[in-house]
Amino acid sequence: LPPGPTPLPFMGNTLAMLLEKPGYECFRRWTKQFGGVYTFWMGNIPYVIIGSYDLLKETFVRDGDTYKDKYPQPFNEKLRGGMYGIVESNGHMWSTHRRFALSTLRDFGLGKDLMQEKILIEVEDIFRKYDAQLGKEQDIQVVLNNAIANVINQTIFGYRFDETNQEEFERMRHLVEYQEKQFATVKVYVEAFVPTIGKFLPGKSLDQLLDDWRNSFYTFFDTQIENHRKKIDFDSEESQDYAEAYLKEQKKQEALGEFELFSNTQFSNTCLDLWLAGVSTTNTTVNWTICYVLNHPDVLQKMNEEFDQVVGSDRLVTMGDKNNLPYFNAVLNESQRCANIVPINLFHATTKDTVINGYPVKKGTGVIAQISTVMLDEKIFPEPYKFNPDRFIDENGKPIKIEQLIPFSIGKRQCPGEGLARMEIFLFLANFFNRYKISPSSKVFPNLDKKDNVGVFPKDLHAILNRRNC
Ligand code: HEM
Repeated sequence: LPPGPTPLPFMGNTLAMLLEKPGYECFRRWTKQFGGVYTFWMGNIPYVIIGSYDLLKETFVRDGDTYKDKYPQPFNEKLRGGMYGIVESNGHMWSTHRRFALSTLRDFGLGKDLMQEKILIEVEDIFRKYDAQLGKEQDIQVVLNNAIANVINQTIFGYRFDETNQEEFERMRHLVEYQEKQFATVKVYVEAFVPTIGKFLPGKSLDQLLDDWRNSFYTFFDTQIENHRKKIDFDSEESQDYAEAYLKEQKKQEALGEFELFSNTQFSNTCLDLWLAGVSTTNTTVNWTICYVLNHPDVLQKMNEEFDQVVGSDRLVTMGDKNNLPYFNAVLNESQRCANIVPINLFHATTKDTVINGYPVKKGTGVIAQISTVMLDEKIFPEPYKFNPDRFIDENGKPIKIEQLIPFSIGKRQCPGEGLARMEIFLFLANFFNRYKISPSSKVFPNLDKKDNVGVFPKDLHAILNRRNC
């Protein structure tokens, strides 16, 4: 294996991630010390880390099939009942369901006006809620969170969380937060990767946490799936949502004698993936962007000037405005880069014996695309910790594309929700910033500190909103 930091007995290099929060610092340090490829030990399992963009292209992109498997993690299999879903499955199961998710998202209007229409309904709902509290201190996150959950739930199960079912939304919000907070503690982290030591640390065990959480989440999915099963019209050509499309495909497969590929277990696990991956990441990104902008009043002012010039009123901003808002797009790019919400990225495995940068690596070895190191590479992004949207704009105000900006990862597993996430981030934030004058809360200024947990979730975000254009 390629040389890397010296592992401790039992713990490997796990402690470095915990001591140098938010988690990506040690990888940056090791990339400087060992180069773009080195070995990192999580407990007693070695992972080859690829932390340079050129090597990621050479491996994850040009030789994508070799890097497309996931490394099986016992806690994940326990949660899911095996390697099910999209995020944690491999082989034919994975490729079939990734393709199915992508084509179903396309059928529901991704890349067309239909998805934009759905998101703009949420934007108007956000306006109604914020407008009702103008001039007062309000919780910015919860309203946006509701809207982002609505987009996903509408896509998967065909309905929104409005005033008639707020309790259900609160339950789901709590479950997503539970995952972000309870699973991001040192105890859980050590227990997941070094169970021999982690189980002796004080606090609720990983098993207990997983049980509580999985039961609540899967009960929600199973109920939705059953409701769909009761009312589905198998003869209708168009499906209203992902669940309906799945049930029709399941029936088709069963008629061909195939009962495993579109099983019920696979169904609820795919729902889990789309729900969690779709809500938590987008939400975190949107909230970090607001935090970064509020901490940089000069950026807010430049953004407002651009909105005044290009939009000039409080009409809805649409995807049609995107190309005319280069500075705002630069702010979104820079926010995704600085937020850097996936400090370690997901754990892949090689599908065959291979050679990485001259080192022979056996089939089934853990391998990680270290995207956060790439996005903090000072050769590409000078002064990498400085929030500076201007790095994405040339002297004529035209956008600069920097290919090393890879928050959605790279290769065969690159995020399939990227198109949807980009559309949501643009529409929610463009409309938010264009409509409101935002004054930070008098009590808690939006905090950019990422050192609380293992993970990079933003703190509470309260602010006072007033209209800009009236
Ligand atoms: C800002 C928002 C988002 C970010 C930053 C993000 C980032 C990522 C990253 C880094 C991965 C891991 C890729 C790898 O294994 O190398 C991933 C995978 C995934 N994401 Fe996203 N994501 C976002 C939004 C979404 C949305 C909206 C959805 C669903 C609609 C989604 C669904 C998934 C799924 C299903 C996978 C697993 C793909 C696979 O293993 O083939 N994500 N995402």
